[in-house]
Amino acid sequence: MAEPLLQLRGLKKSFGALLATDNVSLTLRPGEIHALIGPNGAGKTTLIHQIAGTLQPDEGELRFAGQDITSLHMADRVQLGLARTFQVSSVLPEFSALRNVMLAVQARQGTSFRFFADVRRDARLTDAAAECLARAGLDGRAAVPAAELSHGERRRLEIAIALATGPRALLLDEPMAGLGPEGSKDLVVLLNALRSEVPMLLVEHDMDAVFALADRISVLVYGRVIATGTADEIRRHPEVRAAYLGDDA
Ligand SMILES: Nc1ncnc2c1ncn2[C@@H]1O[C@H](COP(=O)(O)OP(=O)(O)OP(=O)(O)O)[C@@H](O)[C@H]1O
Repeated sequence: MAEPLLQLRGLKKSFGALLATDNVSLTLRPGEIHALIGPNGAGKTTLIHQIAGTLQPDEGELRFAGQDITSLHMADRVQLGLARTFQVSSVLPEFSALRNVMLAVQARQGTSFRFFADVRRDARLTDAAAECLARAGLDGRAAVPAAELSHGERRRLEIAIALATGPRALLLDEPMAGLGPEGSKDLVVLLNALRSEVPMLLVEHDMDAVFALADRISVLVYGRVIATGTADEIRRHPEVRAAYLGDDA
C-alpha cells in the first residue's frame, strides 16, 4: 500500500470547554480522494484549518510528504504542496479569471508584481495560468472578470488557483456548496478527472458527490472519527447510520 502523503496523528483542539478535535488520526494516500463527512458542528472545518496551518492543534502531529509540518506556517505548507480551496472565496472579483490565476502562479514563483515585467517571463506566467484554467475546465473564460463568472465557474476558478500553487495534495472545503444538483455533477466530473494528478481531502455535505468520488470516507462526530472506510463500508456502518446518515442511506 502506498505511503500516506498526509498523516494526522492524535490531533486535539479545544475551544474553551469544547473539544472540537478529539484525538483525530487519519491519512491521505497518493491518488486517493478521502472524504470527511459529519453533521454540522462536528469539527470538519476546524480540522481543515489545522491541516492548512491557520489553526494550531493543542496536541498531536501532522506529517506531509515525510516531513513534520505541525508547527509550519500556512505559507510554508503551501510551498510544500499543500493547497486549500476556501469555503469563503479568495477570488478577486474585478480581476479576470486569468489574472486571478496568474497571481497564484506568481506567488508560487516567489516574485511580486513589477511595473516593467520581462515580456518572456510574463508569457510564461500567462501560459502556466492558462494551463491551470484549462485543467479546471475554464478554457475560453480566461478574459472574463471573476465577478461575471457563474457560481460553478467561480468554484472552478478557485480550483485553478489552488492548482497554480503546484499542489501535491488539495484540501477542499465544501466545494459543492450552493451549486445545485447539475453544478455538483459537473464538479464531480472535474474532481474525478483531477484525482490522478492530485490527491484530495474533501469536506462535503453533498452525499451523492461524496459517494461518487471518495475512495475512503471518514465520519466525524463531536470531533471524533467514528469510522473510516469505503463508501459501502460507511453506508453499512451501524454507528454511522445512527449518528449521521439515517436509515435510508
Ligand atoms: N474559533 C472558534 N471558537 C470557538 N468555537 C469554535 C470555533 N470554531 C469552531 N468552533 C466550534 O467548534 C465546533 C466545530 O465547528 P466546525 O466549524 O469545525 O464544524 P463543521 O463540522 O465544519 O460544521 P459545518 O458542517 O456546519 O461547517 C462547533 O461547535 C463550533 O461552534
